[in-house]
Amino acid sequence: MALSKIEGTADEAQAKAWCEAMMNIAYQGVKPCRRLKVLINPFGGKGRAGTIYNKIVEPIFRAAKCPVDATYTTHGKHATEIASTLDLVYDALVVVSGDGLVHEVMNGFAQHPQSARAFALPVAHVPAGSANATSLNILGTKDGVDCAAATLNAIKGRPMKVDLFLLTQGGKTAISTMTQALGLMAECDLGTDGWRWMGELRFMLGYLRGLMAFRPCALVVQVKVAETDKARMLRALEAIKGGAPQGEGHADGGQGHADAGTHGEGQAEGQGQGRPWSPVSPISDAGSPCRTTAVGSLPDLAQPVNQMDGWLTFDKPAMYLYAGKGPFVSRDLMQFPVSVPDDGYVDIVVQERRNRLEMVSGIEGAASGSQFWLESQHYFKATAYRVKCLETRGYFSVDGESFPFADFQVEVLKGLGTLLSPHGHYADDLTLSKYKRRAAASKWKRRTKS
Ligand SMILES: Nc1ncnc2c1ncn2[C@@H]1O[C@H](COP(=O)(O)OP(=O)(O)OP(=O)(O)O)[C@@H](O)[C@H]1O
Repeated sequence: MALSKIEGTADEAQAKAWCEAMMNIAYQGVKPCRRLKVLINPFGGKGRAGTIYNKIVEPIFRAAKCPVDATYTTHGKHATEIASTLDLVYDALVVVSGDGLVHEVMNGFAQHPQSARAFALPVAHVPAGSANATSLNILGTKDGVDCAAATLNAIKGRPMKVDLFLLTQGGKTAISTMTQALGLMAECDLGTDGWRWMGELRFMLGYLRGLMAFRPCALVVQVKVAETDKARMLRALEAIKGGAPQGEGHADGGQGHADAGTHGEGQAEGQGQGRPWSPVSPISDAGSPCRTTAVGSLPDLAQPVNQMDGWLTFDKPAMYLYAGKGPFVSRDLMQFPVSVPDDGYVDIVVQERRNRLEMVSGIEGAASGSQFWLESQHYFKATAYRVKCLETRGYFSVDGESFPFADFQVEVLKGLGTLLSPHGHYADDLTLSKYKRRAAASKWKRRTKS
């Protein structure tokens, strides 16, 4: 980071006023010198999080005079343990890791005795894992892999509300922060864990390996659907981005939210204590990844949903199901190009099983979201969905973490999470590649007409 020295003559009052003006320009209403809790996962990605922290992140925090309390995670789920008992005195929690630690932190918040206050604590992600989708979505594909840019976001970003997902499986619940995947896409993540040393390349190699095998993903998906028309989804996204950016019309109003002091100050009235959902007794199965104490509003999984009640059933042969939020799941794949941080919907993609050629040709343009327009790629916006697995073995990935391969359901917890963001919306989406989008949209219309 370059430091500049400016020389001149001024009296003390003028110098003080000048310094204040400079700080206002630099921080634009954000509170300087945030007090930060930092979690570093030395195991994530290529195992470089410690080096990244020491060489890039910590010196920037020091220069910005941020008081930092840093902890290196020593085992899986350590971040959940820390977040579940965190003293809520910090202005933000920073994770130097992959997406797995963001997932663990949010699950820790769900178990916190003051979980609503914990969820209002803004989280910032410094990319030191494999996919780093959280950072890509917040900062874009260029800055999203730049640890210095991500560190500056921790110092100066504004709180942005994001939807989280409540996953119910086998009577247990967990928070998902990003994605749920079954079939090919789960296999190219969880099935390549031993290739961590490759970084994000492992996902592409896993995808190609999966295409060779071309295993079907036998499932029935039921969706509480809000939108199925792709062109309308895109128009809705454009309307949101064309209007007031979320950051401006947001709870923080661009000022006064967590930045005004500790994170608790900006939260909704009456949510300062306790949980934002009805509490149940803690589930004590320590071996299960589903251990939060939340319950949702959906009927029990065993209970059939009413077909007349806005639920849609998809049971065609599929290659994969990918559901979640945030345009990018890795730099190579913009899987949810029309997703919005806090619209209250989960974006669901079911890739119908066609032929290998179609799947291979879809790779080109996957990074700019053009797969969205594939006729074989069914895209739903929904408030909830449930999946019945028709096989007994397979991969089920939740935010890149391995979960039991069994029936599950997901519902949206609107705006429950808080991330720091410089933009107030996802940095990149389909609206940014307009030319490609128009070409693909007209192709899609021609296809669906014929
Ligand atoms: N000290 C540790 N030793 C072993 N595992 C750890 C340790 N600290 C955290 N973990 C585990 O590391 C796993 C991977 O973490 P992380 O998400 O940060 O990296 P990644 O999977 O490479 O990146 P991404 O999720 O972006 O693909 C998590 O399941 C977490 O529980």
